[in-house]
This record gives sequence, C-alpha cells and structure tokens, in this order.
Amino acid sequence: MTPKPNNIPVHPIHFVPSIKTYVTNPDVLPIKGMSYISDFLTVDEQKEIWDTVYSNPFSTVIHRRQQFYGETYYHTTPNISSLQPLDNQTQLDSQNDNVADLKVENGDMKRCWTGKEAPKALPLKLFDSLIEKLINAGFFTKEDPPTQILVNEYSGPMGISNHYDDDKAFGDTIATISLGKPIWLNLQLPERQNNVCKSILKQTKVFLEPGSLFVMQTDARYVWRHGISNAKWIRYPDNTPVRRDDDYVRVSLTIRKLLDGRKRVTKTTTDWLEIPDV
Ligand SMILES: O=C(O)CCC(=O)C(=O)O
Ligand SMILES: [Fe+2]
Repeated sequence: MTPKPNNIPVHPIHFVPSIKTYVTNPDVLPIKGMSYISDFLTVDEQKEIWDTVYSNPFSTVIHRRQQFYGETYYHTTPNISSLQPLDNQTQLDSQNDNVADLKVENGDMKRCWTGKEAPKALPLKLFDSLIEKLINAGFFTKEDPPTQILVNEYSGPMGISNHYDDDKAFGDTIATISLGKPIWLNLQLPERQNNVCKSILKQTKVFLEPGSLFVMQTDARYVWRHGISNAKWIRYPDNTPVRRDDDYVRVSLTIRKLLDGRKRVTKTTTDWLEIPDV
C-alpha cells in the first residue's frame, strides 16, 4: 500500500442546498444550463443498469473501457478508419463477433472485444426506461430523444481531459448518469472556448454521486469545459482522503443525440496509431 501523500489537495468544500451536492467554488454558481439531481435513480435502478452494462462486452480501444449503445461515434481526432463506425446495422449484426477476455473481477463479468478494432454498437433499447425517465424529467422530448448512450468505465485513477463535447457531433443536451464510486467533475470557464486554452477564468468541481444525473445545456454545454482528474488520491466532501485503487470503479453513462455533422472517415487503412486518452 503506497503511503498517503501529504499533498492531496484540500479544497474548501461547500454543500449547495439548491442542487443538493458539494462544490469547491460556489461563487461561480449558478452556471446557466447546469442541472444536478443527486437521487435521480433508485438503488434498484442503479443496480439494474450496472448489471446490464456488465452483461455486455466493452471496447478496449482506449485506456478507459467503453460501450456504445445506439448510434456510434468514435474518437475521430486521429483519422483512423479502423476506429470509425460501420453502419449501425452491420454493427448490430456482428456485435457478438470476437468477444473474448471473459474474466471475473470483483465478482463482475468483464467481457471485452479483442484487439484495437472499432467498437460495436449495442442495442439502445436496453435503456428504454432510463430514456423515458429523462424525457419525463424534461431533459429530452419524445420527438427528439437521445440516440446514443456512451458508457465509460473509470477504474483506479483514470480520468478524462477537460473538454467540450463536439458541437457538430452532439445535440444541445448532454446528460450523465453516475454509478459506482463518486467522483469530482471539473468545470472550467476558459478564456477561449477550445479544448486546449490554458487560461481559466473561473472553475469549480462538482461532486457526482452514484445514482445522480448531471446535465449540461446552454452555457454549461457550450461555454464551460468539463473533465475528470486522474489523481490517485481524492478527498470526499467530509475531507476523508480516498485512494483510487483498481477496485475504485466509476461507470458513467453519457446520453446524447448524435448529429449528422459528426465526423466520419471513409478511406480504408489498416494502420494503427496510438490514440490519446481523451
Ligand atoms: O464520465 C463522465 O461523467 C464524463 C464523460 C464525458 O465527458 C464524455 O464522454 O464526453
Ligand atoms: Fe464530455
């Protein structure tokens, strides 16, 4: 066991009663278009979604394991054709090809597709009741429902760099369900609205608890960047230091509508390039 470092950041942590969560900098609130519902899912609903996720294979194309339900969109920053979606029907037809790595870890069945190949789409209908709940809560409409759920599995100190969800690829509403262990989500207002600007005008962290729903629309979607740190140690709101060991697993479901403007690559290449974890 690595000794606890004495430099784990101590943020003054504030409970914000109006959104029922903890943030490190309440002065930046409210952020237009940001919604947080701490108890969106019951414990039974969380368990049901968790079991659905772990009964399906994960893609291992990037460090963080992922699943794509419904329409697909991959990490298209590097133009690698092997990472681009096949048409959805082809994927659904072949979704059980090449499934391997059947492992049991911490009691969970973990199935992965082998190799660095395009992740296959899984059926979105597995999450019909979750989508209905989001529509009933007013975040999407029946006429304009989400078309994709991306599952990200963060185990140990994995994170995701601060970023904007691509505005050509995804609709106006980005909804995130959190399961498993809680995590701090970074929210940053950079001087320039791109993924690399280092000049940060305002920032806060928001504590995402299991069963919670976090939604980004308007400013929270297009003006503020979001991400998760890869720190090995974090502090819970009561200041307890917590080590993100391999069994510290958070699973998130990012629920969005894919737009026709999303990037696609048509040229065929068998080259494999290392993909940064974004
Ligand atoms: O895991 C999360 O809560 C955030 C995931 C995310 O930002 C994304 O997939 O674009
Ligand atoms: Fe995102």
